[in-house]
Amino acid sequence: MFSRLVRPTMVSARNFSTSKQNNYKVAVCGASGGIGQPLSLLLKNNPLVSELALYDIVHTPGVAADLSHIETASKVKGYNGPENLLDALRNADVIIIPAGVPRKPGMTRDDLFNTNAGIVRDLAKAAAEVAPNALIGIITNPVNSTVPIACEVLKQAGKFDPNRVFGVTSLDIVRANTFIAEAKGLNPKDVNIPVIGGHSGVTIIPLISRATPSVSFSEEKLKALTGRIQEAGTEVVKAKAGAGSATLSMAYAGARFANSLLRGLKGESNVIEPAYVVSNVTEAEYFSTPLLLGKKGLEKNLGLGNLSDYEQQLLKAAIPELKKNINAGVEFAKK
Ligand SMILES: NC(=O)c1ccc[n+]([C@@H]2O[C@H](COP(=O)([O-])OP(=O)(O)OC[C@H]3O[C@@H](n4cnc5c(N)ncnc54)[C@H](O)[C@@H]3O)[C@@H](O)[C@H]2O)c1
Ligand SMILES: O=C(O)C[C@H](O)C(=O)O
Repeated sequence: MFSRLVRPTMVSARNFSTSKQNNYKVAVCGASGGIGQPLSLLLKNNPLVSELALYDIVHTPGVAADLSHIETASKVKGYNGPENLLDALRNADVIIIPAGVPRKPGMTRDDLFNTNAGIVRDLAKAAAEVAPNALIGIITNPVNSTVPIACEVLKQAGKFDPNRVFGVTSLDIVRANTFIAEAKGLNPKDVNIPVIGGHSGVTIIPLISRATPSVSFSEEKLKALTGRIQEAGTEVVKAKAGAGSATLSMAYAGARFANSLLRGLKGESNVIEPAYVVSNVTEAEYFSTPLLLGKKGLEKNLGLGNLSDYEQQLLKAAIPELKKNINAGVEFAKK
């Protein structure tokens, strides 16, 4: 039976702990962007982070100067432009990547491939060179393809460890928890909905049958909620009307994910977080399921667990799309 997701404990605003175990360097690539800035703010407030390296091709001196005035112990440094990329990533324990363009209304995540594939490839190359032991969390879309790209690049460099590369799907869980809590009048903090698969449309598979606490819906409502979770990114893209996609909720979800990686590194037990990783639980070479995290990253894949008939159908629909997305990433990395 697979366990509930463990929520990261909220970090207190002032925590000056500097014990050895809390000394982690976290690098954010794309740190000046819509996600990068609030994500970096949340990381500046995380007592497990001792060094925060902010990399982008623009504006990092300003973002770093601003964040550096916050009264937490971590040191913040901005690294601007490709000539400073290696220094930004050198010996990082965790690298979080939200670099790249977001969607505008009418676009799919795959429409971002041409621009974002090369960005992730170059960042992964740099990570292979100067931070081969880092845990890498990829936010850049299309996640279903950018994670395979990063993995292929690391393989080419002889630095690949499948337990260290993660596609960040936490926002899908955050949304599912919120929407189901709303529908049942619950406090979202008490709700856990596993979401598996990938991170786009039909590849997002909410497992409402395994909700904690257990909930039930009519077939019609279940389909509507599932559809809303699958298309929640598009809901935000439409509402922002050309000004980008989810940034603040993604920063929250990215900070939650980074915190789980750090808690695992620190040796905390029972840290469980879903992510899109190299996987053999389905026919797709990459798949998101709840993972047990530890000192070396992914310690144990907790697998699919039991699916309802409806969720089996969702899985069936997801696999061909996932395979296509994965193949696109692998082929790109070969060029
Ligand atoms: N995984 C998810 O759940 C999820 C959620 C929301 C958004 N996203 C994705 O995250 C990405 C970023 O979204 P955003 O809203 O922050 O976009 P944004 O345009 O606001 O910010 C992107 C940042 O990346 C920087 N950048 C561009 N090329 C770079 C490079 N080569 N190296 C380093 N930095 C570079 C830009 O300068 C910019 O500051 C998009 O691809 C978006 O689709 C993913
Ligand atoms: O929808 C997008 O393009 C951004 C992100 O993947 C999201 O789910 O919000």
